[in-house]
Amino acid sequence: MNILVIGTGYVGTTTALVFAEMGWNVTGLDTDAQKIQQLEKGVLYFYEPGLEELLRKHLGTGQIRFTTNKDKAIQEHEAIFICVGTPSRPDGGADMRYVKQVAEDIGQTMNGYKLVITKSTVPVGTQEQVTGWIQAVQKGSFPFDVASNPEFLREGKALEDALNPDRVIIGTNSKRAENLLRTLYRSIKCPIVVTAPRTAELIKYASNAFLATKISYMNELARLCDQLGVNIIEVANGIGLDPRIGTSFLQAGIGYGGSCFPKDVSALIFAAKQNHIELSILGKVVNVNQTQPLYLLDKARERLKSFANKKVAVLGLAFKPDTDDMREAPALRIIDRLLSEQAKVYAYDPVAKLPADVQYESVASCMALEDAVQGADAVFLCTEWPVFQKVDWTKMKGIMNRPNLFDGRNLLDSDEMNAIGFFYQGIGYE
Ligand SMILES: NC(=O)C1=CN([C@@H]2O[C@H](COP(=O)(O)OP(=O)(O)OC[C@H]3O[C@@H](n4cnc5c(N)ncnc54)[C@H](O)[C@@H]3O)[C@@H](O)[C@H]2O)C=CC1
Ligand SMILES: O=C(O)[C@H]1O[C@H](OP(=O)(O)OP(=O)(O)OC[C@H]2O[C@@H](n3ccc(=O)[nH]c3=O)[C@H](O)[C@@H]2O)[C@H](O)[C@@H](O)[C@@H]1O
Repeated sequence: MNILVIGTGYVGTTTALVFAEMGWNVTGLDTDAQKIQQLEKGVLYFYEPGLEELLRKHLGTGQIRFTTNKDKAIQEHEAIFICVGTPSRPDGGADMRYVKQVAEDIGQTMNGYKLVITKSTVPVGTQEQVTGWIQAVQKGSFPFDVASNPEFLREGKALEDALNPDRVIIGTNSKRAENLLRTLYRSIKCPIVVTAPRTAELIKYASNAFLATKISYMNELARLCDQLGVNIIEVANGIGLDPRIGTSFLQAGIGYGGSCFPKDVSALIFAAKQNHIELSILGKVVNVNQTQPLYLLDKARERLKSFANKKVAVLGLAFKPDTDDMREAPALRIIDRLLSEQAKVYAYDPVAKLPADVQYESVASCMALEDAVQGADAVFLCTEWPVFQKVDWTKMKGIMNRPNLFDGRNLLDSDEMNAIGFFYQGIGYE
């Protein structure tokens, strides 16, 4: 069975490469000719550890190829994964225009049986919608199935997650589709859950919203820890040892960002509202997350009195380490507020770049961490890049104007930083 992956972004490129690694012949299709040209040359246009090596390997083996020719691609492949974006609409719902476009492309062009698999994160009911969109434009009566197969990979660990998933969720009522998907995933060792399409679609949103809830819970608790003089990291360790709670996603900080948690939580709240249900807990999760970067700024303002004309170094821009993805990065909320309060902002990230927006024109983007820190009145650490732990902080203190360190990811050791002579403030941790 030949596999076509439509949309060669983070998920599409990873999906294509993982299936190539499993021995399938895969084609990646995108409307963005520039992306396709780069991928064809073996160049990954985004930062994701390990992916470029695999891309080059499978361009070499001939198991992967890329194209912008959608008609030919759709006709030549039986299994078609939809991996296009589903961004937020202004009302909070998921923007389904790209998925609809792909469904119509498939419907208009198909020339035989197609298994259409939605990997994009899509609202409950999308499997039925995609079926309808295909049927509405079909030129012949070719059979097809639409299945839901949500993706759970994390950026920065995309390959590891996609090659070793915790589970594969298959949402279908068709035995033919189930059998084909079981065949496609035959070399993956993990539980395969076959369920109704609507259930599969909700499992994806429920997972992301649950993880976001864990984070906001810890972030709110961290604010109490600051008042009580209790260390949130130790609290997280203590509760995480209970397997019912688990150790992961208990890290307090300046909040979650990225292309998924904010949009998926908001899409789930929107879908609930459409169904006259209020997901009130998730409303609070969003509220805590939106105020969390400001919480660290408030702490810093207490210390500095005012940000006006202060030199502030922002270390770490990406929404998390090991990615250059700046979508909904909490560092941007911090920078926006610092700029509005007339601070002089110097930014450094090992790989990520500030968006080329007019609002960031006054920010100095530094090539070296020292350049950002030199003469600073405060450092804000916004992404927990491991390399920041290896920095010679004694040296950094020496080159700063005032040794104020606001650690938005609780990355550094507070005792060590205090011993060096920093004023150190984390989140629920000092
Ligand atoms: N980024 C992530 O870590 C994860 C994302 N997801 C979900 O996967 C989906 C895709 O996410 P990303 O890969 O981050 O998006 P992305 O924005 O990086 O990539 C989407 C790609 O689709 C292409 N595209 C749009 N319309 C097209 C069309 N009609 N035909 C062909 N290509 C088209 C775009 O040019 C782009 O390259 C979203 O629904 C997202 O929520 C799920 C799990 C993880
Ligand atoms: O649907 C998606 O796109 C993906 O969304 C997340 O993956 P991702 O956004 O790549 O990154 P995470 O590692 O989940 O981190 C998200 C945000 O939460 C923050 N976070 C994470 C963990 C934690 O304990 N505390 C915390 O603040 C991170 O800094 C980051 O800003 C999910 O973890 C994936 O399972 C899912 O497939």
